Amino acid sequence: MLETRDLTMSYGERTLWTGLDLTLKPGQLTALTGPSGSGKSTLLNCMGLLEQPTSGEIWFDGRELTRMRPGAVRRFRRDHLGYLFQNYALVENATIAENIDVALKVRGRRGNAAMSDALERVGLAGREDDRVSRLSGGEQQRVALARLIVKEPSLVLADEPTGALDHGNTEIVVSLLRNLADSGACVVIATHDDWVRDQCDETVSLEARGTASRVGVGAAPR
Ligand SMILES: Nc1ncnc2c1ncn2[C@@H]1O[C@H](COP(=O)(O)OP(=O)(O)OP(=O)(O)O)[C@@H](O)[C@H]1O
Repeated sequence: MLETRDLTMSYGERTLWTGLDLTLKPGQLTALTGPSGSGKSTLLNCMGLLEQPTSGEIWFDGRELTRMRPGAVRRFRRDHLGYLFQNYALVENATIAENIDVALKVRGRRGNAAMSDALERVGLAGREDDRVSRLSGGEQQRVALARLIVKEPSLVLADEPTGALDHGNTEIVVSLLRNLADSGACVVIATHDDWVRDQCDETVSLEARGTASRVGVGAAPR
């Protein structure tokens, strides 16, 4: 479970959000919405320990992330965190296998079985030796998801993961994120896409005035 307690973020005079008290449960997809510039990416970056909030606390599974020392931060990110970006964040001149191997090594896992299983789950079975630079956007995002599947993160932070995709690929990505949640991960998706939002169990909406509202449990057809 991820909790934020009285979380505030300001850059100089400008407050992005203030007094955020959120509880995000494992097994759930949470949509993070709000106008451009409302601080969705910044909130994900705080949850992922890439940025420090101005004040307040972030807790994950009984540990206060905001108080961790640098070594513990590195271990938390290595062992528990999965990030998914709009631009896929893959090594483009490497193969699919080489990209996924990074996550396998991090988990201390070896073997082709985990990799081929993950590739099968994302619909890229047998494509290990394909170069990432030759793949379509949807295929690249599925490689990024295969990398998450082998990493088995307990916290998945997705920043506009479908922003560059057509609807078919958007559906595939959301369904794979749903699978990660079903395996027990806490999944947060920053999105401008109403369809993606409606697939989530809950929506947290950041307002331009620096507050957040929970828009309740979404329709979430499964
Ligand atoms: N390091 C920084 N220093 C100063 N201002 C920053 C910094 N990082 C982000 N900002 C500002 O904070 C605001 C929120 O940015 P953020 O990217 O989190 O918004 P967002 O809701 O994700 O936007 P979008 O929907 O357009 O991606 C923006 O106005 C941005 O310019």
